[in-house]
Amino acid sequence: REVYLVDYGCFLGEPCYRFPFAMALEHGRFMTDLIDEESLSFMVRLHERSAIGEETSLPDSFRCIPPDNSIEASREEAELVIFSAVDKAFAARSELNPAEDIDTLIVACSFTTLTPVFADVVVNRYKLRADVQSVNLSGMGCSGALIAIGLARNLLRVAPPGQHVLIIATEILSSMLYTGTKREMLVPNVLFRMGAAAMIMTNSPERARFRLGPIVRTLTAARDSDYRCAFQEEDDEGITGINLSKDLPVVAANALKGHITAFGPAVLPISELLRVALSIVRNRLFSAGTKEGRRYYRPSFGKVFQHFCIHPGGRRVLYEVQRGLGLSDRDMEASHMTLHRFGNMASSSLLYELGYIEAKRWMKKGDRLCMISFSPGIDCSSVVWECVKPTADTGSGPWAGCIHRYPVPLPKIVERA
Ligand SMILES: CC(C)(COP(=O)(O)OP(=O)(O)OC[C@H]1O[C@@H](n2cnc3c(N)ncnc32)[C@H](O)[C@@H]1OP(=O)(O)O)[C@@H](O)C(=O)NCCC(=O)NCCSC(=O)CC(=O)O
Repeated sequence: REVYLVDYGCFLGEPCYRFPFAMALEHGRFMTDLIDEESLSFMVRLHERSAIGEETSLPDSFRCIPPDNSIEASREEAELVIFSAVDKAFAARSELNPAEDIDTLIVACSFTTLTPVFADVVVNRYKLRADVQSVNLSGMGCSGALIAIGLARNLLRVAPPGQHVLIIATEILSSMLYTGTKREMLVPNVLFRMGAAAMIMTNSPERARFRLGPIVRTLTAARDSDYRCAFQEEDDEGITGINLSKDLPVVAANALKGHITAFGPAVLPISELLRVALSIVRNRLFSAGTKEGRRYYRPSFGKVFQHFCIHPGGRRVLYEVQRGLGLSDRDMEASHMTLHRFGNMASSSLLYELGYIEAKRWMKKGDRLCMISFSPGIDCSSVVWECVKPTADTGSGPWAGCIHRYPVPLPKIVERA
C-alpha cells in the first residue's frame, strides 16, 4: 500500500521569542558566574561564522538570568512549539479532526524526555482516542523526523485504508544550555534554536499532497570516530553538554558517502547506475595507483531530484554535504536559508526547508524531493517524496512574512588546513 503526506505545519515564533545576537551577548555578560569571558568571546566568533540570522527564536526560559532550566520551563516550551505546529497542520486540513482521525501518534524529541512523555501531552491536549497507538522517540537526534516517517510507513503499509499517523518532530532547549568552558560543548549553544513541525500521514491517496518514495537509513556507529563525534557527556567540571567534535562535518560527509552507496540503487535510474558500475570496473582494471588515487563516477542526484532538504546541522556540515553530493547552490538554498532564518531546529528543520521550497513556488506536480538528515551515531537517513498536489496556499507557512527577503547572501566558508 502507498503512503502519503496529507499536510504539515511548523511552529513560527512570534517576534517576542526572537533572540537577537546582541541580547545573547548582553545576557552572557550578566552571567559571569556561569559563562566566562573566554567562552563568551568564542561563542561570539562562532556566531559570526555561523550564518545564523537575527530573527531566530529561543524559549522564554532563556530570557531569565540565569536561564530557567526547570522541568516546568521545558514543559512550557514543549507545549508552545508542539501545539502551534499541530494546530497549523490541522488548520491546513479542516476536514480532519485530531480527536477522531488520528490512529497513531509519533513524537520525536531527542534530548528532553519528561513524564508524562510529550506524546501523552499531545493526547491530552487534542483528546485523541483511547485506542491511539502512541510512540515517543528520544535520543534519535536530528534524524528523528525521518526515522518517524519510516515507522509511520511501516505501520501504514499494513493498516486498513484511511488510517492517519500524526508525527511531531521537535527539540526542547530549555534544559540544554551548556555553561562550562569546553569549546566543543559550547558549539550547540550557538547553533540550536526553538522549532517544531507536525506531519499528517495516511495510506489513502484522496487528500494527499506528497507520495512517499524510498527510505534509506544507514548507521556507522560501529566506527569509533563516528560514534564519538557527537557525544553527550560531562566535562571536567561535571557540567553536562553535547560534545560536537570539530571533525564532525567531515566525519558526517564520509558517513554520507557510505549512505549514498545504499541510497543510490534505490533512487537512481539504470543509466546512472551503469555509469557508476563502469567507473568501478575501469578503476579496478586500469588504475595502477593506490585505492585513494582512484576516481569514481559521482552519480548526478540533481538529475533525479528537483528539490533537496538537507539537515542544517551547521554551515560547514552543509558545505561538506554539497561537495560530497555535487549539488548546486540552488539545491542547497532551502537548507542555508532555513539555517539563517530559523537556526538548527533539530529534526523539524527539514519541514521548514520544504516550507521554503513551497513558499518560493518551486514545487510542481510530479517533482521529486530528497530529504537527508544526520544524527549522532552517525545515522544518515534519506526520504524521497513525490509531489502529488502543490499547495494552493503559499502565504501561510513559516516563511509567510519574510520569503520576499530570501535568499540572503552568506559569508564564504574558509577551507581548513
Ligand atoms: C560552527 C561553525 C558554524 C563555524 O564556522 P566555520 O567553520 O566557518 O568557522 P571557523 O572554522 O573559523 O571556526 C570558528 C572558531 O570555532 C572553532 N570551532 C569550530 N567548530 C568547533 C568545534 N566543533 N569544536 C571546537 N571548536 C570549534 C574554530 O577552531 C575557530 O576557533 P578560533 O577562532 O579560535 O580559530 C562550523 O564549523 C560548523 O558548521 N560546524 C559544524 C557544527 C556541527 O557540528 N553541527 C552538527 C550539530 S548536531 C546536529 O545537528 C545533529 C543532531 O544533533 O542530531
